Amino acid sequence: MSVQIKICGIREAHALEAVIAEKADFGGFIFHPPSPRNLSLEEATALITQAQGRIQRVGLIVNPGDDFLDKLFATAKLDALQLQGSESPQRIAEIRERYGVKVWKAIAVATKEDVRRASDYLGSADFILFDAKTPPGALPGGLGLRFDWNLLADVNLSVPWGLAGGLHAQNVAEAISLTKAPMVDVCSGTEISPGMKDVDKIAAFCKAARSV
Ligand SMILES: O=C(O)c1ccccc1N[C@@H]1O[C@H](COP(=O)(O)O)[C@@H](O)[C@H]1O
Repeated sequence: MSVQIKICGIREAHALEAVIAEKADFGGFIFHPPSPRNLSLEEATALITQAQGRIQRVGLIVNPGDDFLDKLFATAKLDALQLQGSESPQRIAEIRERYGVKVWKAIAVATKEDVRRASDYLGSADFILFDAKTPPGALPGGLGLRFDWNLLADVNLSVPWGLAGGLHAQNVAEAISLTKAPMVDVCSGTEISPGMKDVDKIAAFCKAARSV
């Protein structure tokens, strides 16, 4: 089976069309005000409706409270939530149960110990995404930073998983070959500047990921 692809940080209708045209598996929509890719509920609802039945829609959020999630799920239909903060396994189980949505847990990786932390989420998360750990005080993702892919050499999880962090068209094939990641996730590697997607970069990324 070929690698699955998620293009994250979609903000514009034409970028979403490009992602769908390239047959990416997942489109990511970010709800995190400090991010240059942050969407209002109104903007997100328009994109999420445009995407319905055409691509799986993943909402990315950091340590969300129920107030925000109640509003989000009242207006937008998401296929999965990607949690990118310090959410505990208990909190993940609670969100899954309360909103009836698949929950992905992003694990920030710099060391082998970080990779091992993924096992804490088996039984609560539906999907594990290994992403690069970012510096204290910085955004918890979307900075184009990568980690040592060799750390994933013996990953063997009972849930699906993916690789993110600093991927782009020029390195994604090597990343897949080395890690055997079944899914790859990219944000800044498909942009010309933070938050501005580029259709050629989206196409090049998908082509390179499928070349392995
Ligand atoms: O992209 C963001 O702005 C972002 C903000 C807060 C948390 C996560 C974010 N992005 C996630 O990080 C990965 C990797 O990004 P990149 O490819 O290194 O730029 C991205 O795919 C999102 O899942």
